[in-house]
Amino acid sequence: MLRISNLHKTYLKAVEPTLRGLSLEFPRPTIAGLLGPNGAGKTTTISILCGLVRPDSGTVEVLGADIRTDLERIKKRIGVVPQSIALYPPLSVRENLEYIGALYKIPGTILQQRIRHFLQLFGLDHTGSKAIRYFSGGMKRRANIIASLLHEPELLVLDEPTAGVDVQSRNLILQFLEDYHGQGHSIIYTSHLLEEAQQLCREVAIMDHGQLVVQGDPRLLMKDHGFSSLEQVFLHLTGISLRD
Ligand SMILES: Nc1ncnc2c1ncn2[C@@H]1O[C@H](COP(=O)(O)OP(=O)(O)OP(=O)(O)O)[C@@H](O)[C@H]1O
Repeated sequence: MLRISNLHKTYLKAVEPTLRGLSLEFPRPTIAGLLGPNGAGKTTTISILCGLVRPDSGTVEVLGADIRTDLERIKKRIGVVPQSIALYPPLSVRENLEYIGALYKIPGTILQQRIRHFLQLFGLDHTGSKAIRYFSGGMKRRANIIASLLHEPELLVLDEPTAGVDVQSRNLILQFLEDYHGQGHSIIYTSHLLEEAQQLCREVAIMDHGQLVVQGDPRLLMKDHGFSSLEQVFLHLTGISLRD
């Protein structure tokens, strides 16, 4: 599903490299968590596999295809939910989704069906013509997720999808991710909420300073390291020093 090998990235004018030979692999369809302290390189990694950032060297295979040669094909098969809200604030959620659906060239009737389905699934069917700028944080996050789903991606990549949302929205989002995976899709997500990742993820990769620290089934990692929570494993392996 995802294979990253010896990935390097130093941003223009940056003092230090962001990725320093990152290698990790999620071979099968899964719900995977990409975890790490601030600045570990999670967003950069996700941005590379979506084609938003170019690596300096290394290889990345997404759904069996190489990002260097097959990026356009990969983009059609993945959905990306960025950390920031990627919707037009003055437009309603429906207008935003119609615009995005048109970009993907989804035929009108199918697009309308999907918009109806997802608005209902994410509890936004009552929002009518209200502009996104008047949405609550949780509503914006849910709308942001729908925007990545209209073309029915095989792999959904989410950057901190539950950051800053209330318990109800988080519960709905996590239940959706479970169900989406249950329908045979893969999910890669980043989060600082380790209890959440422990419950949701079948596999996690913990990274720090642009490299892989450890990866595996969270339950096995806890067992192997003799801890009762993924957070304890994380602190044990990445240390307690601040990253700023
Ligand atoms: N466009 C950029 N130009 C220069 N440096 C960047 C750029 N994007 C990220 N960086 C730097 O790369 C490092 C890793 O950033 P990245 O956002 O990938 O980490 P992260 O693990 O997602 O962090 P966080 O948990 O804080 O979101 C940071 O030091 C950041 O300042």
